[in-house]
Amino acid sequence: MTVNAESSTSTASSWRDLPAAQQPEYPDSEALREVTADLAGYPPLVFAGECDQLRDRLGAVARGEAFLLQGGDCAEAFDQVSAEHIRAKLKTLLQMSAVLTYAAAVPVVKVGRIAGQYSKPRSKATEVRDGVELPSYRGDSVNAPAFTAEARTPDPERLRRMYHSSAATLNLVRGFTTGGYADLRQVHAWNQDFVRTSASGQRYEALAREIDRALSFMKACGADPAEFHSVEFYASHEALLLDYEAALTRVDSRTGSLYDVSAHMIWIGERTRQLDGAHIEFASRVRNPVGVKLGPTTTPEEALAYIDRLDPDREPGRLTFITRYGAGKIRDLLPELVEKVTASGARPVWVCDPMHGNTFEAASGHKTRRFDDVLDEVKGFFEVHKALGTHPGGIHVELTGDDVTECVGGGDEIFVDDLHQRYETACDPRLNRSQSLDLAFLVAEMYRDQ
Ligand SMILES: O=C[C@H](O)[C@H](O)COP(=O)(O)O
Ligand SMILES: C=C(OP(=O)(O)O)C(=O)O
Repeated sequence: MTVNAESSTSTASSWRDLPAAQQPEYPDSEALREVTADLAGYPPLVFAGECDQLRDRLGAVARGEAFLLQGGDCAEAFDQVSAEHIRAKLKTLLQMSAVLTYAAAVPVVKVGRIAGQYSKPRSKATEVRDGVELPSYRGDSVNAPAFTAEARTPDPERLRRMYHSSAATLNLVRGFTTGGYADLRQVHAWNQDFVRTSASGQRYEALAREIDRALSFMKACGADPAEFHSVEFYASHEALLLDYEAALTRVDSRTGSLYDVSAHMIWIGERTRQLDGAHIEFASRVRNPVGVKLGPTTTPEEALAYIDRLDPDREPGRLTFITRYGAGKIRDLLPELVEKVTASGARPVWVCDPMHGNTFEAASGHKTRRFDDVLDEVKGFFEVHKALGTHPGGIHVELTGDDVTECVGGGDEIFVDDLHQRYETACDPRLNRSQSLDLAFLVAEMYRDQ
């Protein structure tokens, strides 16, 4: 702690005086106090300097010099913290990034929805089955999915598991990204299990051969920079559970500023972005790069108010607006927002989340999304930015490296009748690996055409 510690501590807890939406109702507040006191003493999961570095990288995105790829699970689950699952997700993001970097010739800032994405806001506080009403499942950090009173009761001990699961995941991600696995010469290896079974895998393989040739050429010319041998990869999640995020908020000894050291980047969700609420207040107090999800009801005035609250110094890279309008609305609603924000002189990073505005329930009862709607929203996003001369800064997607059947469509088409085969998400439907690669190729084309 520094000399500023006392005032920083009160700054860090200013959110406590405000209404906080979507918080679990813990039956035992003393147990919550004990867990958060312990968490406050645990080592940070990320270093504040890394958050600054990501802010710089996002600054390049805001200036139109780079593209953000942010993706990962809708909800991570404790029982999926395994080398296999983490590697599959990372591999998918690395492949998407290789496609975007090579095919669109743009530096890609890679940020996972990973190592902390354990909490979910819900539309309804309770769920009713056969006349029985229980609290909704809110992610593994809060309760368990099984439909029993015991499983659905919020348990603060789960926050401790969230911390340890995040630490284990981040540790392996750091190992993979700096220890050789993410070396660009591995572009084929990431695809090995995939190339024979999927059209997108084959398309990727052709691109990987071109990358190989380019690498050999550069090496022959004497260029073999360190950037080819490891990647910068950052972790992000929705800052939903403020007791957890506050316990992981520390004063940076270098600068005296507060950082939420649970992740490099945090975002505030569509359901918790009230301007007079606790989440925006919390985000305004930390120096991490922050995102705000903006749905179709967002007014330009609200967007300008977020800028004043979260980015008063107009620092490129500090604030990311993640729009999630739905394919049917983006072309009508986004232009006015971007126009007014741009006219104000602010330069947030503009990112498209083409998932959350395009969810519907199939006749089978599965929540799903059509790949074509996802694609159409991204297209609309590019069209709007092209028309206004602003930078389409990136995409934010829910995806997995596993061959799940949760979203319909894509090159290796999933039909509505296939959904039951591998529907494994803990909450919302994710793109599988093939659909994710399809999306990367199509986004690269859109970016090039821009
Ligand atoms: O991921 C986003 C939300 O948590 C999710 O869409 C909420 O889902 P629900 O409408 O089923 O509660
Ligand atoms: C809940 C999420 O999204 P939104 O806040 O946009 O609904 C999410 O990204 O997990």
